[in-house]
Amino acid sequence: MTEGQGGTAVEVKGLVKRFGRGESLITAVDGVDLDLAAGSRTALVGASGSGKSTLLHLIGAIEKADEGVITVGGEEVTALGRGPAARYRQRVGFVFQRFHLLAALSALDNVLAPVLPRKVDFDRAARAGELLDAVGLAGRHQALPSQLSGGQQQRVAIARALIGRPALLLADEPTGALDSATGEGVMDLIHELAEQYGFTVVTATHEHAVAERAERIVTLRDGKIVSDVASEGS
Ligand SMILES: Nc1ncnc2c1ncn2[C@@H]1O[C@H](COP(=O)(O)OP(=O)(O)OP(=O)(O)O)[C@@H](O)[C@H]1O
Repeated sequence: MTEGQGGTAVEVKGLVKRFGRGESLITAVDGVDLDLAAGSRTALVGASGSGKSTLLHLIGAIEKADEGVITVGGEEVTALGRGPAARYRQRVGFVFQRFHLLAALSALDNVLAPVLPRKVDFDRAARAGELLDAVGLAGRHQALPSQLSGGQQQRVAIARALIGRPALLLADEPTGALDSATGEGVMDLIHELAEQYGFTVVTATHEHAVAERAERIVTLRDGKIVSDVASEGS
């Protein structure tokens, strides 16, 4: 199998996340159970405020759950303290709606940035170059973000998310800032890379055509799973 060992399984049991207190208490994730197979490609859909981003943040250990257990590749993410959670996050790839590239750095240096302070067992520059080629940016390694289109900037962000060889990629509205054709191309690219490099993908999206590109579509409403189906495209 490829470098992400074919991706990692994700198990979510009884997950609850609340924000605020008293009258302003919101249960953003309300008793979610979800099992994702290693190497699977899942879309999370649902209206604005249904809890998609919060669920991704909990799986990625960006937020801490109030109740429930998340296990990723056999590791209990919900039990991790600050240091281990930070190390876990380094092993997860994140892609966001906004690309969050550093404006003063070239595409190549943006991709390299996450691993520069870290000890890694691969040639950083060679891998960054290979990833930029893999996302279709051969020949644009030295371009600044301002010299790239939105779709190209998101491709740089995808390469950056993959530099640490994640077994899990969490994408939060990765196509939200792109026109539909470009966005669908970006989603196809993420899934092609998942196959090539071997990682599990979970994507929050409100775009039907983007969700259909996953194998499985999980719908949230008010923090609860209300539907879980194979996509028609799969
Ligand atoms: N940091 C926070 N503080 C307070 N409330 C929050 C916070 N983050 C999320 N929420 C609330 O939790 C609920 C779920 O939000 P979440 O962002 O997960 O939904 P979403 O489905 O991703 O929405 P969207 O599609 O608009 O991004 C919403 O009611 C939101 O207002």
